[in-house]
Amino acid sequence: MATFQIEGGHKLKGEINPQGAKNEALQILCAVLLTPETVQIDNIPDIRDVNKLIQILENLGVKVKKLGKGSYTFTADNLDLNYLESDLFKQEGSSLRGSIMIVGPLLARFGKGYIPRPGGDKIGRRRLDTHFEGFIKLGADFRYNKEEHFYGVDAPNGLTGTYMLLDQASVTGTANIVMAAVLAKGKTTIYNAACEPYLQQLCRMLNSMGAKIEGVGSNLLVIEGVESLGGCTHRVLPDMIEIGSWIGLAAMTRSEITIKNVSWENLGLIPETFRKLGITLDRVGDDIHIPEQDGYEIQSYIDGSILTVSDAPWPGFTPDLLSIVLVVCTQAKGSVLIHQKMFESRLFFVDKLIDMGAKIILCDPHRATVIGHNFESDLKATTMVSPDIRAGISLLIAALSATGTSTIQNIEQIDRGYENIDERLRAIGARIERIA
Ligand SMILES: CC(=O)N[C@H]1[C@@H](OP(=O)(O)OP(=O)(O)OC[C@H]2O[C@@H](n3ccc(=O)[nH]c3=O)[C@H](O)[C@@H]2O)O[C@H](CO)[C@@H](O)[C@@H]1O
Ligand SMILES: C=C(OP(=O)(O)O)C(=O)O
Repeated sequence: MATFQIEGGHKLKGEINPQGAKNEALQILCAVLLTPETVQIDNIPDIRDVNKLIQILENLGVKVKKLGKGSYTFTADNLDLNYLESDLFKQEGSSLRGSIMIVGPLLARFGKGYIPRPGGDKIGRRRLDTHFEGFIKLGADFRYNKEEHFYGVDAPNGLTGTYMLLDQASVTGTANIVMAAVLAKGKTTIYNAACEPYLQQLCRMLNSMGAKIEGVGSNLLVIEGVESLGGCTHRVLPDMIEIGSWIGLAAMTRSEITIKNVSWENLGLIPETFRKLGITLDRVGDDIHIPEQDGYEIQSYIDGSILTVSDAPWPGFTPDLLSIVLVVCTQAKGSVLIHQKMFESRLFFVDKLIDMGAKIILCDPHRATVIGHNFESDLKATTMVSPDIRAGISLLIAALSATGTSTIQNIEQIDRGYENIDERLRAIGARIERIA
């Protein structure tokens, strides 16, 4: 278990280039399985989860060539599907969430897709029903081995398009079903589809490979199946969750930071949500400039009642930034209710912040009230364990703003989604060391 040691209380200054989006990259990488032709992907982040998925693709027989930083080609022309039944796959496939999205493409192209229960953050129940209900509607046979937690779908005679109304707008579920439907016979209509920028990007990539998807960006996708797909070149968008994390970091350390090339049109409610916390952020071309601010005051609603920040499927506010919003609020002027509607165990990390002196009431597993210090009292350094990726980065932000030296253990959780975070933080003046 590696550890970060952080000397807090120092202002940071400089420019940050956001990495490519983790959750988009995981979808896009799975889509290379849909064609025997070569696919080039640029701006792939160098993070644990993505590298693990690339390893799984290689073990499946995909030819992977690195062209330069973040740029790869993938050729899935000669796959070894026996790997899907190996012990190695049971171990590798269960180590991240994104691996679930190999099932749709394999089912569509080869008539079978298997997966052990995927990993990812331990942030509450993470069911896969939406994925498999979708495959079943497309004509697949489903089986589940309860002892081994192993899921399987088979469609030896191919898939057939149909109408489906998803039980929830699942991000990876929609991606999986879309990747199956593009090669199904006839028309598939998916209503209550998730439409995060990750999915919009996936659909654009698939259309450039020859798929026929309409409704991209909405919750109603209409897909006309095609016989086969070809190669393409695709560039992954900047990571909106990383961008939000940098905004939170700048505010809480009262630092001037410029986040370069953020793709503003794909940030949805993220800038406005941070503005509601009183944080100034300016659009300069396609950059976000956050000036040094002595403090920030949380806005109330028009009727004077306390602000609630809650998550919702896109275009709502992403659940992956709520932990970061919460930590930022511990030093705001004013109070806020954080309502994490989607996940059941994502707010428990507030105990660590309370240890550091933050004023937080965990009302129930989904809701926490934060009463900001307005920088009248600093958080105190402490030793903590990173429970999940976003709690991890939130604790790191807290440690960078705190007085004294903090230790964060289990930083593999942070490395899952943040590229080279310690080096990039040091480049803007942070005092952070990685201890193996
Ligand atoms: C690899 C990847 O891409 N992971 C992301 C993906 O996970 P993932 O695709 O696993 O998450 P889902 O969208 O399936 O669902 C997330 C949670 O929200 C609940 N839910 C979802 C939709 C809905 O309309 N109502 C509802 O309550 C689900 O029951 C589940 O508990 O999307 C999540 C939700 O944005 C993000 O947190 C994850 O970072
Ligand atoms: C929950 C997350 O990731 P995953 O779905 O990969 O666990 C996240 O990125 O915040």
